[in-house]
Amino acid sequence: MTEEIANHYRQILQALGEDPEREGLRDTPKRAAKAMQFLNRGYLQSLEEIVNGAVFESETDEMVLVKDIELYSMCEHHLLPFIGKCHIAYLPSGKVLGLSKFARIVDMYARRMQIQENLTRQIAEAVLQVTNARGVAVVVEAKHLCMMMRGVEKQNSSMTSSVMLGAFRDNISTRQEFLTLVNGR
Ligand SMILES: Nc1nc2c(ncn2[C@@H]2O[C@H](COP(=O)(O)OP(=O)(O)OP(=O)(O)O)[C@@H](O)[C@H]2O)c(=O)[nH]1
Ligand SMILES: [Zn+2]
Repeated sequence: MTEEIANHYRQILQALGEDPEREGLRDTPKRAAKAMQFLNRGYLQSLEEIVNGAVFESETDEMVLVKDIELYSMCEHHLLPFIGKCHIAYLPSGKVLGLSKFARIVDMYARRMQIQENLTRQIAEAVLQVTNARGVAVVVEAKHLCMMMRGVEKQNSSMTSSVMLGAFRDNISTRQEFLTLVNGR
């Protein structure tokens, strides 16, 4: 697979007018192929595998918030990175999820070709699925290189997307508590 992707990169370099055999580029197709595979390794993971059974019984029913999980993803329109952070909250209902697993869930979906809105929803639905929580809220804030280094070339804009499930959708005060916690830095 790496070799196949590398061959395509070789052709892209050629089409761009480069000489893929010149010293500096000789290993580039293979490096680029490996990098692209790394950036898309989320396709090879499953929720069950990354959660690895780390769901624990607990009587807590208060909001849990995991803030500022950094993420690197790839815009599926331009194959350029978007970079930002994710905040996840949930209202446990008998079960809590191992702390690191929130970051693993973010990475599994971020390391695929994405648009930010779909990434946000996939993270929220995955957390709901593994915890069976009363509600899940996810906010993603990111900057898109496709808007910064090409196209409209806006350096300072960022995008915020959110998905509220269950109690976060139905109950205004729960949603408010979440937003206050996320914004209170
Ligand atoms: N909603 C959303 N749009 C995105 C995301 N990433 C990239 N885009 C947008 O996808 C759109 C693709 O628009 P097109 O007109 O088909 O492509 P383009 O000619 O390269 O567009 P420009 O970026 O405006 O130059 C652009 O508006 C991008 O800003 C994302 O995560 N979410
Ligand atoms: Zn893009």
